[in-house]
Amino acid sequence: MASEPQCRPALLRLPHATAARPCAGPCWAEQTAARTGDSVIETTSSGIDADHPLLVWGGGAIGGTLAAYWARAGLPVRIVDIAVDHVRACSGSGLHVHGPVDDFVQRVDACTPDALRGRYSRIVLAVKAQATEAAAASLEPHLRKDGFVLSAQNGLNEIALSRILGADRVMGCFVNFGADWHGPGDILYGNRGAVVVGETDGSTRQRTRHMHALLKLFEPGAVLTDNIWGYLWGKLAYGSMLVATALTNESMSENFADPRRFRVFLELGREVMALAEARGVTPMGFDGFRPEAFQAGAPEANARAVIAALAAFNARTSKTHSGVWRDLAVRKRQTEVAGQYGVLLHVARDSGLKIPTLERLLVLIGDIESGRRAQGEATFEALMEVCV
Ligand SMILES: NC(=O)C1=CN([C@@H]2O[C@H](COP(=O)(O)OP(=O)(O)OC[C@H]3O[C@@H](n4cnc5c(N)ncnc54)[C@H](OP(=O)(O)O)[C@@H]3O)[C@@H](O)[C@H]2O)C=CC1
Ligand SMILES: CC(C)(CO)C(=O)C(=O)O
Repeated sequence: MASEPQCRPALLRLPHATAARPCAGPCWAEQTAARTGDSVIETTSSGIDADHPLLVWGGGAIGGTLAAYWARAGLPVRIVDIAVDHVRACSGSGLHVHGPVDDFVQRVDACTPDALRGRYSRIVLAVKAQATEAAAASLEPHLRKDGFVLSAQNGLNEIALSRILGADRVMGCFVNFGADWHGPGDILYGNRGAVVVGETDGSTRQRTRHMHALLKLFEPGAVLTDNIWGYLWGKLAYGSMLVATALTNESMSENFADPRRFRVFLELGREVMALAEARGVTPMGFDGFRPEAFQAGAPEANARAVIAALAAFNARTSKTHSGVWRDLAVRKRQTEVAGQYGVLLHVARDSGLKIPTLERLLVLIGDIESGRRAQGEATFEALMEVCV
């Protein structure tokens, strides 16, 4: 399957130790297999030290939810996070994962990066895109030579990770479940969503099947793919629309259901799809999003049907707003938009494609971040202006 070529020069220009836990009874790999129906995963010859903790680097909305499920399943897992009060809560009173999908409190071993000792074979990275490079630099001394980092993030972070860690130590992953960090030890798991894992070179190895089995403990429908770049680009297209919804204070679903806003979503989808095509990537669909509806020549009616499906999908979540909206409106901090989408400006320049809607969107988000504009109807209208 076609894969996003890694480390293309143009893209590269862009920018306390735990004692190994003895297996009590059947080792967890066997327990995993029993739960998921997969055959037992050989761990010894694959370089995976399965009794050594699985690290989750960045234990917020996404990492915290995954870590809580894995810890509840009995896996040795440790969160590494810079938020000291969150680390204290996770390893103390526990991590409360709640919402329409589940409600439980799970104690998860946790520490800050400076307190971590030892080297690990499996690290799940779930920091925001702009923290990827700093996190990669601080986790590298803790990653075994034959270990790997799985990026459970939005964006094409696998490119930067491959440059820093070496392509062979990076595994791709795409997540579309919805979660919000509400406070130390407090995570809303708003809705189930697609979870996909795959090697960046399209191969399937023992370690890929291993991580797929682990992800199925969290999301039974988790998919193993030979086209992880296709999913990541699909999410970039859908994600650009989610970023646009963050210009207003309406929910994601209300935004998608508003017919006046359709053209913005249409143009964003088309621009990102054109970039994906220029990169030779075949984008993949998920959770109501169908990338082909935004490809050149596709009838507008198909895109309207997709936007309606996205309105319906997002009407069912208790995470009503995107993570970008939350960073702007609630957490009052920089978003990951530049970190996630900056790379697309370079792809557009390289391929001579025009992406006016996406460019204006990035400017408007920057304006909100710097206080020059407020979230609201008027800011969305400033985006609509380029879509006439
Ligand atoms: N939330 C969601 O529903 C979805 C999110 N995603 C993607 O998942 C990724 C993670 O997002 P999300 O979980 O929402 O983010 P959160 O902010 O909730 O969690 C990230 C955590 O990582 C911590 N962190 C930041 N820098 C470092 C570092 N260098 N080392 C260790 N920990 C660090 C953060 O601390 P602090 O807050 O103090 O910076 C925070 O606790 C993003 O790429 C996002 O786009 C994808 C699909 C859905
Ligand atoms: C909304 C969501 C969960 C995708 O469904 C997301 O990726 C985000 O918050 O940016």
